[in-house]
Amino acid sequence: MSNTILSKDSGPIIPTTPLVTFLERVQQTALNTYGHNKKGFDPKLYVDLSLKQNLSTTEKVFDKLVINGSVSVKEFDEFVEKYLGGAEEDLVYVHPVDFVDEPPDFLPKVKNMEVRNWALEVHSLWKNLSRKVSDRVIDRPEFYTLLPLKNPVIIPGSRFREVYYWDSYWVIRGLLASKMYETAKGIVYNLISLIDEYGHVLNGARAYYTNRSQPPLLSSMVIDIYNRTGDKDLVLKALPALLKEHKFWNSGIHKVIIEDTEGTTHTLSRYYAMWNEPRPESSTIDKETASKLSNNCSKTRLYREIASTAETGWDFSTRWMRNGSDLTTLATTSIIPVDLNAYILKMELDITSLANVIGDNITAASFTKAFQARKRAIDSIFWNSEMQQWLDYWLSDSNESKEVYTWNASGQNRKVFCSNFIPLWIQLFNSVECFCLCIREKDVKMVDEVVQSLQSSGLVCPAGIATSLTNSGQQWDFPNGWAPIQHMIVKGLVSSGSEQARLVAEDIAVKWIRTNYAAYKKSGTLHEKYDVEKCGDFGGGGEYGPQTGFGWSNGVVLAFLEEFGWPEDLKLDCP
Ligand SMILES: OC[C@H]1O[C@H](O[C@H]2O[C@H](CO)[C@@H](O)[C@H](O)[C@H]2O)[C@H](O)[C@@H](O)[C@@H]1O
Repeated sequence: MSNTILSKDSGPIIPTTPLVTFLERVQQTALNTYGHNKKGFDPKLYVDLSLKQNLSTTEKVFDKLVINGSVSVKEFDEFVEKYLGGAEEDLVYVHPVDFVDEPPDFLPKVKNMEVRNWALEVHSLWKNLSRKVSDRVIDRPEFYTLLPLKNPVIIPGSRFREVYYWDSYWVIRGLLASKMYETAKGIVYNLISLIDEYGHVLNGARAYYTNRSQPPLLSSMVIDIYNRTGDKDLVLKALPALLKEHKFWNSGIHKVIIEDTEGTTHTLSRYYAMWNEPRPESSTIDKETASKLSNNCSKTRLYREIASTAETGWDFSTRWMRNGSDLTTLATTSIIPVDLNAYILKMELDITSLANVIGDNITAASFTKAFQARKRAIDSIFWNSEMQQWLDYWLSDSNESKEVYTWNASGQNRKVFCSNFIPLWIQLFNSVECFCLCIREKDVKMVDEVVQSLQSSGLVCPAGIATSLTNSGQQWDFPNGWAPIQHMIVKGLVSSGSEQARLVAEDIAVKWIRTNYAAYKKSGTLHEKYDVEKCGDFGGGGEYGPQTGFGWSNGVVLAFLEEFGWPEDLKLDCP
C-alpha cells in the first residue's frame, strides 16, 4: 500500500507498471488492426504477453511501426511474433507433488460406480490446472505481467491463466476432498506472500490486478486446511497476514460508518478499487462503455466503479447498477454489500479460532468483540424481517462521502439476489450469545423462515440456484448459476441444524452435480458457470465467452460428493 496516491476523483490509486501500460497499447492496436470482427478477440490475451527484449527497445520499434494507432495486420502479426512472448509461457505445467490417481479413502460416501468413476476424472483434472511460475519469470520479472509466486498454483482454466483470490477457496475445498494438502497449503502461502508485498490479496496474480482485491476468503482457506491437517505452523504464518488483511478491509475507503434508527453507529465494509482508469485486461471494452459518457469526470468515476465491481467477484450484475440495462450506471462504491460483510464476519470468527489454536488470547478476545459488533451491524443494517432475507444497503448520495451515514429503510435493495442468502453460510441466524457454539430452537425457527423465503424467491431453478431474477445479459445475473454460490448456500443450510434445510440443501446439491455431469458428458469438461434453467446447459453472457476447466466448479463437485455422497441406486443423469 506504500505506493498508493490520491487521484483527482479523490480516491486512492495504485499506479500500474510501464509494461502493463505498453501492453494495453498493443491491445488497443490489435483491436484497431483486426477490427471487432476477429473471431474470439480477447483483450486480456494482450496484457498476458511478455517481452523478448527490454521495454524501451520494444516500445521504440512499436512506435515507429504504429502510426495513429494503426498498422497492417501483417506488420502487427510480425511485430507480435518477433518482439512478444506467448501468453502461456510464463506459467508452466507442473505435476502436483501430492497427486495420486486414487487417493486413499476418496469420497467414502459415494457408492454409485458411475459417480465414483466420474469423480475420479474430476479429481484428475487438478493435473491439467496445476502450474508453476517459469524460471524465465524468476530471471527477468520485468519482462512479464505475471507475478512470481513461489509455490505451484491451481488456475481456473482457459483465459484465466493465473491464480485468482476467491476462486482459490473452492479449489482448496476440492483439493481437500482429493487429499492434496500440500498443494492446498502452497496456494495459501502464495496468497500470504501477496499480503506481505501489497497489504492485501490481489484479485489475481498479475501486475494489472494490484489495485484491487476480491471477496476475502483467505481465513476460510486457512481454517479448513487446519481442520483437516492440524498444521499449527500454517496458523502461525497465516495469522499476522490475516490481521493485515482485516485492517485493509476495515480502514480507509473500504470502511463505512452508519447510524441506525436507534442512534447506534456500526462499522461495515464496502468494495472500493484503488484505480480509476480502464481495467488493463479489458481496456478496449471499458473505453467503449465509457464513450457513452460526455465528460472526463464521469468517465473517471465510471472506471472506478467498473474496477470496484471486478473487486466484488460479481463482474458484472444488475446488483451494482442504478439502471439494470445501462452499465454506465454502476454504483458499487455506494453499496454496502451483505456478502462482503458476511465474509468479513467469518474472517473475524476464523481469526478468533486461529488465535485460540496458538494461544494468542489477546487477539482472540479482541476479535470476539469484532465479530459480535459486526453481527449486530448485520442484523441492524441488512436484515429485512418482512422478506426474511439480508439485503444490500445503498448509501443515499453516491457523490458525497460522509463520516457517518444515516440508515434509511429505503436504502435496502429489495431486489432478489442469491447474495441475500449468503449469510446462511456464516450461520448469521444464530443469536450473538449462541454464535457457532450451539443451535437454539429460536435460531432453527429463523432458518426455516429463511429457507421458506429462499424456496419462494424464484431463485431455486431446475439446475441450481440462479444469481438473480433479472436476465440482463450480464454474467452475474439470471439464468447463470455459479459453483461458489451453490456451495455457500448449501453448506449453510446443512450446518443450520434444521432438518428441512438439510433436505433443501441436498436437493440443490443433487441438481448441481447432475447439471455438471450432463454438461461434462456433452463437452468433456466442467464449465465456469451454468444455465440453471436446464440441466446440462452451461452459462453465458458478459464480456468474455464461456470458459472451461474449471477450478471452482471442479472443487464444488468434489466438495458436494464428499458431503452428501451418492447412493448406489440414485440416477446421475438429468431427470
Ligand atoms: O477479465 C474480466 C474479469 O475476469 C475475472 O472475473 C471473472 O473470473 C474470475 C476468475 O474465475 C472470477 O473470480 C470472477 O468472479 C469472474 O467474474 C476477474 O476476476 C476480473 O477482475 C476481471 O475484470
